[in-house]
Order: sequence, then C-alpha cells, then structure tokens
Amino acid sequence: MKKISLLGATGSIGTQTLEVIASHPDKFQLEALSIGKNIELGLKQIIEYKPKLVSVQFKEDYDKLLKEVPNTVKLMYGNEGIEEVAANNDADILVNAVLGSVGLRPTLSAIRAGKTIAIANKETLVTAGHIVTSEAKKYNTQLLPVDSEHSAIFQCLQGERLKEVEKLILTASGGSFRDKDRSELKNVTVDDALNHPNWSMGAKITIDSATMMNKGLEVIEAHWLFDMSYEKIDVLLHQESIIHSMVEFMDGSVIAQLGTPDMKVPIQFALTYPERLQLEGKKRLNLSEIGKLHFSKPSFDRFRCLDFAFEAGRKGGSYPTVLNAANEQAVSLFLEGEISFLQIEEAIERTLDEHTYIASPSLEVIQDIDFQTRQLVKTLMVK
Ligand SMILES: NC(=O)C1=CN([C@@H]2O[C@H](COP(=O)(O)OP(=O)(O)OC[C@H]3O[C@@H](n4cnc5c(N)ncnc54)[C@H](OP(=O)(O)O)[C@@H]3O)[C@@H](O)[C@H]2O)C=CC1
Ligand SMILES: CC(=O)[C@@H](O)[C@H](O)COP(=O)(O)O
Ligand SMILES: [Mn+2]
Repeated sequence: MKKISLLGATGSIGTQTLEVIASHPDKFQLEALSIGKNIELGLKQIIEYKPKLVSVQFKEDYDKLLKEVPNTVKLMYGNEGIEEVAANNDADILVNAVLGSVGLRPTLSAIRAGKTIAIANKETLVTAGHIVTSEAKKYNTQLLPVDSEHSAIFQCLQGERLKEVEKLILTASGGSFRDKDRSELKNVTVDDALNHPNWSMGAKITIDSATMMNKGLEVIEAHWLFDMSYEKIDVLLHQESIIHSMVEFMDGSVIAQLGTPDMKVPIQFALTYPERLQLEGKKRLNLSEIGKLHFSKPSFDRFRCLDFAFEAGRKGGSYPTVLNAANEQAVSLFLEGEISFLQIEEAIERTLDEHTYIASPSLEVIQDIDFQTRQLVKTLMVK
C-alpha cells in the first residue's frame, strides 16, 4: 500500500489524483491533503477520502471547517499547515499539485523529510530549481515528473543514459490562439484564452498555454529535472497533443511517448513508478482514426514568452524567479480583467529589463525577489 499526501487537492491535477487513488483502493491510501479556498469541495473530499491531516489556506476557513470535519481529522491552516501536509505524516510520496511558487517551501520540507515527490507544480522548479535539485540530491529524494511532457521524457529515458541524449524535444499545442497572428491578439478575452484546444486544466496554466509561457516554464523545468543544458532543449509545435514529447539520441534515434491527452496517465505513472497499472477512462489512442499529425517550428516573435523563458533560463541566477513571479502576477491581473492579453508579455518583459542579476539566490532572497517582482508588476501595469 502506497501512502500519499496531496497538495492542491481541489484543483485540476488534485481532483484527478484523487480519482486515480480511488480507482486502486488496494494500492493507494490518502494520508493528508491541502486545499486553498474551495472548502465546499474540500469538505466533500475529506468525507470521501478520510485523510488524517488536512490544511486550508485561510484561518477563517479553518474556523468554519473545524465544526464540520470528523474528529479523526487533524485540521491546520496557512504555511504551517501546508508544510505539515507535505512533510510531517506517514506518507511515502507527496503529490505536489498546488499552483505557483507557494509550493516551494513545502517541497523543500518534503525533500528534507525524505518523501518521494511527484511534482506537477512547475513554478517551484522554475523559481528555485537550483535549490530544489541540490536538496533532492543531498537528501537522496526522487523527483518524479507529473507534467505530461516531462513524464513523456522520463518514460523515453527509462533504461537510457543521459550522456547519450542529444536533444529533449518538448511538444507544444500552441494553446487557445495557435492559429491567430499577433495582430489578432489585441482584443482577445479571458474566455477566449481559457478555451484550450486539447486539455482541460486550471485557469492559470491554460493562460500560460495561450501565451506559450507554459512551454517556457517547461523548458526550465526540463533543464532542472533532466540536468540538460538549454542548447539541448527544443520546442516543437504539435497541435494535436498526441506526442507528449521526445528524446533524440546521439545515433539519431528518436524515442517518443504518445497517448490521448489525459493527465491521469502521468499522474498514475508517477504514483506507480517503476510499475504500471491498468487505467480505465479516456478512449485509447487510435492513430488510424487520427490519420495525420502536424508539426512546425514555433516563432519567437509570435510567442515572445517562449523567448523570455529561454533567455531567463540561460542567464540563470535570479532571472527565472523574476520570470515566474512576473508571469504569475500578470496572469492573475489578466484573469481579473485588469490588463489585456498582450500586456501579460509586456509586464514580464519590463520586469525582466528592470532586474539586477543575482548569481545563486538563497531561499530567502528568492522569496524576497518573488514578492518585490509581484509588487513591481502591479505598479507598472495597473493605473
Ligand atoms: N492542470 C493540468 O492539467 C496541469 C497542471 N500542471 C501544473 O500543476 C499545478 C496545478 O495546476 P492546476 O491543477 O491546473 O491548478 P488549479 O488552479 O486547478 O488548482 C490549484 C490548486 O492549488 C490550490 N492553491 C492555489 N493557490 C494556493 C495557495 N496560495 N495556497 C494553498 N493552496 C493553493 C488550489 O486551491 P483552491 O482551488 O481550493 O483555492 C487548488 O487546489 C500547476 O503548477 C500547473 O502548472 C502541470 C501539467 C498539467
Ligand atoms: C497537460 C500538460 O502537461 C500541459 O502543460 C499541457 O502540455 C499544456 O499544453 P501546451 O502548453 O502544449 O498548450
Ligand atoms: Mn505540460
């Protein structure tokens, strides 16, 4: 029986993780979960999955829930609560499906507690990849990718040698506006941007897909997860999201991982690795029905966020922290209707331009940069 703790249980990855857990009651047991503000769904999950430990984001919600949760549940809130769910319980594996750089501290706590981490929370790897990976090495903790592209690469690399890899090829759908040129992006709405062609996901990552910042974050995520230089990471537009990513080896051989777009596949693989289990649900891939797959090279002029991310990754140091925080803040302003779609990239570019490089930022410096960057984006972009 694998014991699991889950951060971000009420989100898109969180709810799918719970479905995977429920589909194999003989294999998985939920020990602890964290939720944000959605206490209505959180309460249903507590009743159905019976975790021993639960954390909510806010004290007011903790007060409300205290009266409702069974007395077998230890309830906590805030930073202390989420870190407890990540690290201080009997779970063998933490699924980190929380949104944003708020996932950094709990990830580090879990690493130091020796938990295996199934990581969906890419912002944590972008903002502090050097700290997360060096701590994982130090504590001999495994980071298992959940992000579909990184799970694909991880699957392609099974039994292979990293030194024989020539390129990681991350596929990108192009997002909600893949068929529009820049002039058509000026007046697009939040609803337009939230309409991803292939994946049903949380709001923030769906907007990131539309700006291609998602792929930019994934490039940095791949750099850290697979210890690969940026020169060896390519992005390929592939509108169907059937090939989830590929690895090219030094002899020219290319191994790809394919499947219908279904996040339960990488979630379950991270939970069962190195084994596989039956997965019911979405229709299986049928290439003869699909007939054709499409590929093209993304333009950095069209998808400027992809360019910003490669540049921030190559410069390294504090730049990825700024990139991530500026993006989180700008996307949040876009979703609130405060700025337009194209102003997301404007905010990121202006913030990166104003930043003074710090070579190897500590956790405290990263948290300070994260905070200052968000403030700067608000000052620059909201009149
Ligand atoms: N969705 C997908 O298919 C994929 C997602 N990912 C990555 O997985 C992560 C989660 O994405 P997704 O599931 O789409 O996001 P969602 O927005 O759907 O869910 C986010 C979860 O995090 C919780 N949360 C948000 N902010 C806070 C906070 N400040 N403190 C505590 N909890 C918080 C939310 O709680 P609540 O809702 O209760 O407020 C929710 O449980 C992201 O890093 C994303 O990039 C990667 C690949 C695919
Ligand atoms: C499901 C998943 O992993 C997302 O990150 C998805 O890849 C988004 O797709 P695009 O960023 O390619 O549009
Ligand atoms: Mn992805």
